[in-house]
Order: sequence, then structure tokens, then C-alpha cells
Amino acid sequence: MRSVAPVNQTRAVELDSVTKHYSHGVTALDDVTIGFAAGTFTAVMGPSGSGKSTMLQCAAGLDRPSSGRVIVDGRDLARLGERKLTLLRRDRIGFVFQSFNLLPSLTAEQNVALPLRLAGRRPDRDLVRQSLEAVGLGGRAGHRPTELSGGQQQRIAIARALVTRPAVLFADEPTGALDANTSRDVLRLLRTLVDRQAQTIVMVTHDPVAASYADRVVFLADGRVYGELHDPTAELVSTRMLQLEASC
Ligand SMILES: Nc1ncnc2c1ncn2[C@@H]1O[C@H](COP(=O)(O)OP(=O)(O)OP(=O)(O)O)[C@@H](O)[C@H]1O
Repeated sequence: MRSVAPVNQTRAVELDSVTKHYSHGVTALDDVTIGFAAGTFTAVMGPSGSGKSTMLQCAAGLDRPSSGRVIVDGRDLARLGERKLTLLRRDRIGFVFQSFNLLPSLTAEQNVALPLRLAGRRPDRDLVRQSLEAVGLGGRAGHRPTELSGGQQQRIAIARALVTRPAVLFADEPTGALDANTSRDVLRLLRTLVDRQAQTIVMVTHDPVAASYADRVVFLADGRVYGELHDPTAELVSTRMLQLEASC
């Protein structure tokens, strides 16, 4: 059963009137105001070029908005200098991508420990093992990425993103490179992390089935928020996407 959102839920991430201009007069985000409550799973959908990745990059502090505010874990990113922003990204924000980005020469355990090493911390073996167990791969600690399936590699990437216990996990098309069965395993894992550990997850996807694992789907078009769905089904998400594409 899904977690029930408590009243007065705190927001792990907030975007307040965020606009992002790129060169050649492109406005990728146009005055976007949206919040992501702690302990919830949100999918972000929209036609190609609607600003989904840009929104994730701005929310994760990987890119700076042209105007507006981004608040993560109670901190206004615009007020942080580069060093403090790097620390916040490293300690409080997790990111997984379509490509797993694991280091091929390292074992699963060493890949998961990497964020701790990069932070100059001696990796706590128990913590690394717990992260591997949380993604169901406690028995694969000594395996290298080439010895793991695509779904297992993505689960290692998720364990690596979670080892610092981030306030939010951003996922950009995390199942984009996986087949339907493997995708389902990864999506179930994300759902379990929300339900059992109250992890906050924001996931960009093109797939209505993937979006149906979320508590809420936010639709973007032309850099703007065009509504949302709560407790989505894949059918409802597909219908909304068709309506959105027809109106663009
Ligand atoms: N670095 C950049 N420089 C210039 N324009 C960019 C840059 N990055 C993105 N854009 C433009 O910003 C708009 C939004 O792009 P974005 O990648 O956020 O969309 P998206 O919804 O994630 O697309 P897709 O589903 O195709 O991945 C697009 O028009 C894109 O061409």
C-alpha cells in the first residue's frame, strides 16, 4: 500500500517562479512554481523539449535558473557559493541517469562507496552494505558492472545515489535503457524506497507505465506546468499525454 501523505508535509524541493533561458532565444522553463513534498514520488512528463531535464537540472543545482528561486532541503541554492552548492549536491542530492555511469574497474561495493570517498570520508562498510541490501544486491558486492545485468547496474547506481542519505533523489529516465521486465523491477525498487524509507523521488519519464508508480504526475509543455494527476494509472497518464500533445 502507498504511504499516506501527512498533513503539513514539508517540501524537500521547491521551485518558485523559475525561468531558464538558453542561447538562441530558447526559454526552457517559463515561470515554473512547484513543490515536491518530502517522502513522496513524483513523475515529470511532457513532450520532447518541454523542459523536463532542464527542470531537474535546475532543481538539483546542476544548472542555475535565469530567475526565480530553488530551495532544496530548506536551503536557497542562489544564496550558496560554488563550494557550498557542491557540498549540498554531494551530501543532500542524489541523481541517477538513463546511462548507469558506473566505473567499470570498480566492484559494486566500491562504486557505491565512491561518493563517500569523494567527500574525503572513509567509507563505512556497514553503510555501503546496507545501501546494497536496500536495492536487493547485498550478494553482489564484489561484482564488477560487466558482471551485472542492466537492471542490476541501475540498482547499483541507485544505491550509490542513496549512500549519502540524500533529501531527494532525482532520476532522469532511469528505465530508458531497460527492457519492460527489468524496468518494472527498478520502478518497484523506487516505490519501495518511498514507502519504506520515506525517500523523496522526482523522476523524469516518457513512459506512462513508469509514471504510474509515482504518487503524482506533473505535466510540462513549452516550459510551463500544465496540470498534474494524483494516484495515476498508466491509462490516465496516456490520455493526458495525448491531450497535451494535441494541444501543443
Ligand atoms: N544547453 C542548452 N542550450 C540551448 N538550448 C537548450 C540547452 N538544453 C536544452 N535546451 C533547449 O531547452 C528546451 C528544453 O529542453 P529539455 O532538454 O529540458 O527538454 P526535455 O523535456 O527534457 O526534452 P526530451 O524529452 O527530448 O529529453 C529545448 O528546446 C532544448 O532544445
